[in-house]
Amino acid sequence: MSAISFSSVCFHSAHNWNNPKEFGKLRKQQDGKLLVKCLSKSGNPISQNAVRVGILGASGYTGSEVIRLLANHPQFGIALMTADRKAGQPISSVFPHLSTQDLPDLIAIKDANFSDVDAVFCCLPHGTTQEIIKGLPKHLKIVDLSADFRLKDISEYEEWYGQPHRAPDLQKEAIYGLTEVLREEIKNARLVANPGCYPTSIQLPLVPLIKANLIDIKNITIDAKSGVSGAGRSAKENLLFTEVAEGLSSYGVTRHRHVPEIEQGLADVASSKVTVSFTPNLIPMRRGMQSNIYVYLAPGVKIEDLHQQLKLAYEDEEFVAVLENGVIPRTQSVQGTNYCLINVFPDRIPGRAIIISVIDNLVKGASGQALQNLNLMMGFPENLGLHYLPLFP
Ligand SMILES: NC(=O)C1=CN([C@@H]2O[C@H](COP(=O)(O)OP(=O)(O)OC[C@H]3O[C@@H](n4cnc5c(N)ncnc54)[C@H](OP(=O)(O)O)[C@@H]3O)[C@@H](O)[C@H]2O)C=CC1
Ligand SMILES: CC(=O)N[C@@H](CCC(=O)OP(=O)(O)O)C(=O)O
Repeated sequence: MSAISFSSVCFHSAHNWNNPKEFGKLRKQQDGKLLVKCLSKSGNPISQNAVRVGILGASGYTGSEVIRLLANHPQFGIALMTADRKAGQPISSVFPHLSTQDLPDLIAIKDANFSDVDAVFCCLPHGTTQEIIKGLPKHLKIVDLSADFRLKDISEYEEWYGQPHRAPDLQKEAIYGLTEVLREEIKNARLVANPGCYPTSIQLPLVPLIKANLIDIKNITIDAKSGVSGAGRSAKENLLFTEVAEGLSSYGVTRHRHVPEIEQGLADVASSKVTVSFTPNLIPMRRGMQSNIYVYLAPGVKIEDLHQQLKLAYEDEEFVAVLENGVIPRTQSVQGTNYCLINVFPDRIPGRAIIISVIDNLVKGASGQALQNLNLMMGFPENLGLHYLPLFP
């Protein structure tokens, strides 16, 4: 786990320069990718010094996104990957775009040996995750991407998720993983409940404004749009191309399960109850999310105060940017990246403002923020492995 110079170690290790496979490895070493491989004793692609990471649910969208991000991570190596129906398959048959990577085959969780694993990303459906995490060895650091440990009040979990909480003791230990807001708590956590994608895009702009008492906390309306990958990879009729293409559909109207998560996070900073009206919409794109948030200004507050407060709150943050006055955040600008772009606009109606926030649901809304959190939990700089710019245009 120490920060050794990979290139110097690598070029001191023995290589057969005439073997095309070895040469291939060396060529790839130029970008750092396979340097870990030449450090290994056994042919396992993980350096002795790497943090050994497991990905539970590696055959899903967020799991495969963790794999993509870890390809550029200098300290984490992938030790095991699990799947359910796809257990037993190589990752290349599930995700051909990953066939260039040297990765372990997918196995069932029951067959996984965690004794030499340091940390796991848990990329499993909510509902099943509590039981699975309950059964994991206690030495593991865990970042759970599901919703299973996000709500502190387990009766609220039961109300919104329709089933009793199955690991109430673990719930007490879980830290909510909105990195920019709870960084210090996350550093010392063993179990982090990574936020949902909508709650991330909504809380990042609202937390600083509520903290500074700049908006009315009883009058917040959110209209949000998500790309289809937000719903996961398993087949569902409403997610067929013919159902999703060339249209927009609202869902979960008045009762989406992210409402209590958003209200919980905002109430924590307001120190009183906050209510939001939230409507999510599915739009025909693969990834990306935009939240348009309509707020009333507190008495005496001007629109410039909101912009200034957001700028101030995020001036030292790498992954949250407040755009210049008048510039509209676009989902294209964050695709494939861990960034959240925010801006605030005066409404035509006096006393009101419109906030626009964009993220990539699979990165800042899931696997990117999860990696940011695991970096912190393992004592590394939180931006390791997260230096991706968007593809543009
Ligand atoms: N997609 C997104 O944008 C976001 C997702 N999340 C949350 O992250 C989690 C993962 O989401 P996502 O990757 O989209 O989901 P997917 O449906 O794409 O992937 C789910 C993964 O879990 C495995 N799995 C399913 N059921 C079981 C089970 N009973 N036991 C063990 N493994 C199982 C699947 O294996 P197999 O393929 O073999 O069936 C697959 O690897 C979810 O809780 C989701 O709500 C959070 C934020 C954003
Ligand atoms: C488009 C779509 O269906 N999106 C998902 C949210 C994805 C996310 O953040 O979810 P979790 O809370 O499950 O982790 C939904 O609305 O349920």
